[in-house]
Amino acid sequence: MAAVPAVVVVLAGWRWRWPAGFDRLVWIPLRSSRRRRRTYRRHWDLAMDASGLVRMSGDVRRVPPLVRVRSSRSVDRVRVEMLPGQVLDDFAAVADRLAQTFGALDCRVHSVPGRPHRIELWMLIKEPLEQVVQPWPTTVEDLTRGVPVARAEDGQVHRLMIIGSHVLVVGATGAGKGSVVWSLLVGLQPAIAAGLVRVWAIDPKGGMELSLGAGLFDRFCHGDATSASYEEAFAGLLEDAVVTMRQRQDQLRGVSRLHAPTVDEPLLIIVIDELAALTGWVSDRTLKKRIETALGLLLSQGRAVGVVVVGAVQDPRKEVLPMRDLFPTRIALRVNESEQVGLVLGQGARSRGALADRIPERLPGVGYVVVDGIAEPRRVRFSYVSDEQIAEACRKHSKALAAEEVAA
Ligand SMILES: Nc1ncnc2c1ncn2[C@@H]1O[C@H](COP(=O)(O)OP(=O)(O)OP(=O)(O)O)[C@@H](O)[C@H]1O
Repeated sequence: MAAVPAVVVVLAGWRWRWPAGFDRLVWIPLRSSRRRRRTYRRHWDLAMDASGLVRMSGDVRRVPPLVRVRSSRSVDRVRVEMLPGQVLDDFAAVADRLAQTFGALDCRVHSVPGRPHRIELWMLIKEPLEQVVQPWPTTVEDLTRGVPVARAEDGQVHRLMIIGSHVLVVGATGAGKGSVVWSLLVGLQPAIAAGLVRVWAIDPKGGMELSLGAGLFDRFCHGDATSASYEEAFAGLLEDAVVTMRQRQDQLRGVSRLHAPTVDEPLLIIVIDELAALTGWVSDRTLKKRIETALGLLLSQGRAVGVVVVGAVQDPRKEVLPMRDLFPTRIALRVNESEQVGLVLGQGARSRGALADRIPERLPGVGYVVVDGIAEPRRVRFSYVSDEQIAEACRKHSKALAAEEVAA
C-alpha cells in the first residue's frame, strides 16, 4: 500500500512527459481490457443473437467468437472470428443494430488483411474526426510513398498515391473539395520544385478556386470576361496533354509498363476544379466533343505513362460525368443524396458503411476514400490548407526555382 502513491506519481509524470508512450503502453491496454469485459463480453451473445448472426448446427448454438478489443479514445476495434459460411457483408448489413446495442455512434466493418476468417468492427464512441487536420510537412520521397493528405478514423495518416492513379473528388457545395485538392498540391510542392511533377490546372470558375496556387502550376487555364470561348482553351490544354501522352507511349512501348517520374519526363497532373463545366455544361457541340474525347483518352490511357487527372465535381450523375468509372481513386465527401454514394464509390459501398450522405455539415473535409482493389471505403478527414499555407508553398516554390537558375 505504501508504494501506491509513488506508483501514481510515476505514472502521472510519465503521462505528462511522454503522453504518446503512456497511451500506447498503459492507457490503451487498460481501456481495451475494460471495454472488452464491461461492454462487449457482457452483451456479446445477446447482440449476435439480436442481429441474426448466431447459427445452429444441429443442436449446437454457434456464436461468432469475440477475438479481441483494441480501444483508442474514440474508436473500439472489435475483432471477430466469422462462422463458416459468413461473409463481411453479413455483418455490414446489421452494423446499425450492432452500434445501437453497444452504445456506439456508428459501426463500420473492415476486413483484416491476411485473415480471411476475421473481420473488425470499428465502433465509434466519439467522432474521431472532429479536429481540423493540419497539413503535414512533406519531402520529394512522398511522391512515391503517397502524399499525406488526411487523417483516418484510427488516427493513421492517409496517403494518396498519385503515381498511376486518376483521382475523382465528389461533394456538395461546401463539403471541402478544395481541401482535397490543396492537401495534395501543397504536399507535392517539394516534388514540383524538384521538377518531378508538373501541374496544369483548369479552373472553369474564372480562376476563383485555384488562382491562389498559380505559382505551383506550369499552365493555368481559367475563363475570364475577355475570352471569346474559354472552353476552347480548356479543350486545347487537354489535347496538349494527349499529345504528351502519345509521345510517352511511343517512348515507353516495349520498355516499361508504368512510367516513373524523372526531371526529363515528370508526372503530369491535370487538375480540374469543376469537371461538370467541361463535361456537362458546354453548349457548343464541337467543343464538347473535343473535350470529352481528350478527357476520355487521358482517363483511359494516361496513368501508365505518367499523365493523371485530378477532378472535382458536385454532381456525379452519368449525364454530368459520363467517365466517372475511369477514376481508380474516388473520394466521396458530404453528398446530398444516398444514391450518390453508390455512383461515386461503387455498388455496395454504402451498405459497407460509406454513409457519405450522413456526414454532418459541420465536418467539411470528411469523406470516404475508395481505391480500386481495396474492398472497404476508408473514412478520413483531409487536412485544411489555409490561404496563407498555399501562398507559402508558392513562395517556397519560386525560391527553389530561383536557386536552380542561379546554380545553372
Ligand atoms: N478539411 C477541412 N477542414 C476544416 N474545414 C474545412 C476543410 N475543408 C473545407 N473547410 C471549410 O469549409 C469551407 C468550404 O470548403 P470548400 O470551399 O473547399 O468546399 P467546396 O466543396 O470546394 O465547395 P464549392 O463546391 O462550393 O466550391 C471552407 O471555406 C473551409 O472553411
